[in-house]
Amino acid sequence: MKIDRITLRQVRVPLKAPFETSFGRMSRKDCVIVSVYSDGIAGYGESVAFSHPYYNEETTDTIWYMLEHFLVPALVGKEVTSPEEVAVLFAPIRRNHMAISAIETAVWDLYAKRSGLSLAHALGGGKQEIEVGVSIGIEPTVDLVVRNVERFAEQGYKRMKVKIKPGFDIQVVEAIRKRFGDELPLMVDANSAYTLRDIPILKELDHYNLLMIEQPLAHDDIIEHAALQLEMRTPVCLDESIHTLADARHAIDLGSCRIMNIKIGRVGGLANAKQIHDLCLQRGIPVWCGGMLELGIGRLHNVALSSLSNFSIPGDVSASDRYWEQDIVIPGIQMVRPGVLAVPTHAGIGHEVCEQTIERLTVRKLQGIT
Ligand SMILES: O=C(O)CCC(=O)C1=CC=C[C@@H](O)[C@@H]1C(=O)O
Ligand SMILES: [Mg+2]
Repeated sequence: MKIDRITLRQVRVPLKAPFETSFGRMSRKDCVIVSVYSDGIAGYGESVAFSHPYYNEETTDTIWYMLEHFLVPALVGKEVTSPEEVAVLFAPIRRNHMAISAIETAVWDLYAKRSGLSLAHALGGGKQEIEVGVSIGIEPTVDLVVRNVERFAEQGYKRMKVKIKPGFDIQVVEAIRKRFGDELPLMVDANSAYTLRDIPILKELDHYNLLMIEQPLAHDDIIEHAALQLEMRTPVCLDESIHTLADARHAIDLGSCRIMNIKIGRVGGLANAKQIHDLCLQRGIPVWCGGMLELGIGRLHNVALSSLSNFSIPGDVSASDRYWEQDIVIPGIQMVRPGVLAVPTHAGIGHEVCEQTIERLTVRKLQGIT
């Protein structure tokens, strides 16, 4: 298929409620919607970076810059036979994974639509439904976190993840265990807020039957995580530290984690995400799909990826109403049963993209680049 033209639109959407992690508080999401056209059919991608560089080094502005000056010019007018070629085309570019992913995922959607395949099938995913979890931010009090856990448990989410930071950790898990018992599937995410000096506190978490602790140490570390995993019973899961297939292999070889979080944007697109999934499957490391507060397009890419077999732990792939009053896909993503999302069977991402809503939310635009 020939890529005839590409449109970029930056949208700005308020969150229903602010979301706080150890690195800061967010109350809106800015992202770039990439539309890639071939013979009048559109494929859609969505950038997942935030407007600040506190999760990783990319921002909505760096993504726009990379797309406008490097990625769109390299792809537009090209003949593409399979979406895997896009990752190869952009392989010489250092990092900027979230920018690459925004356009690579659009080509996957386009390819799947043109082939009459659901995106899940195009990726080789076999599940018809996926179980989903939810990520719960830091609040001014422990009691407010407990109330949020209660609200999401009532909605049926299959796994609760709570954000922790030094001084807001043990008391949070203790209060949740006290209120809901030991059976509630519970994990914590520290977003790199601890160091090896905190080993005594981190080892205390071993008493709370947690599914895992996500990214306790530095965002760029796999060595100290291996040392920590030797000291802790709770499985360590890596998020920020894994950018490439080689990172994943090194982390597994070193014993830095027993579980891996795969975020499509962080690893530069669906082809890389699938390769990391396959490696983890081979090496006996279960994976789950991380979230970046995506709108519907990014969320549907996550659903499709989660249909691969080794996504055996419910991911942060919540329904649209977790963050948004109104989503940019129709219908919005809703549970078919408590804690379960259906993997779409229609071609591509499988839901219609609401152009009108996107236009209303657009704050910057480059239309029809040829
Ligand atoms: O999309 C979601 O619901 C997951 C949100 C979430 O937990 C995260 C998003 C982005 C950065 C972090 O705060 C965190 C994560 O690290 O997984
Ligand atoms: Mg995380």
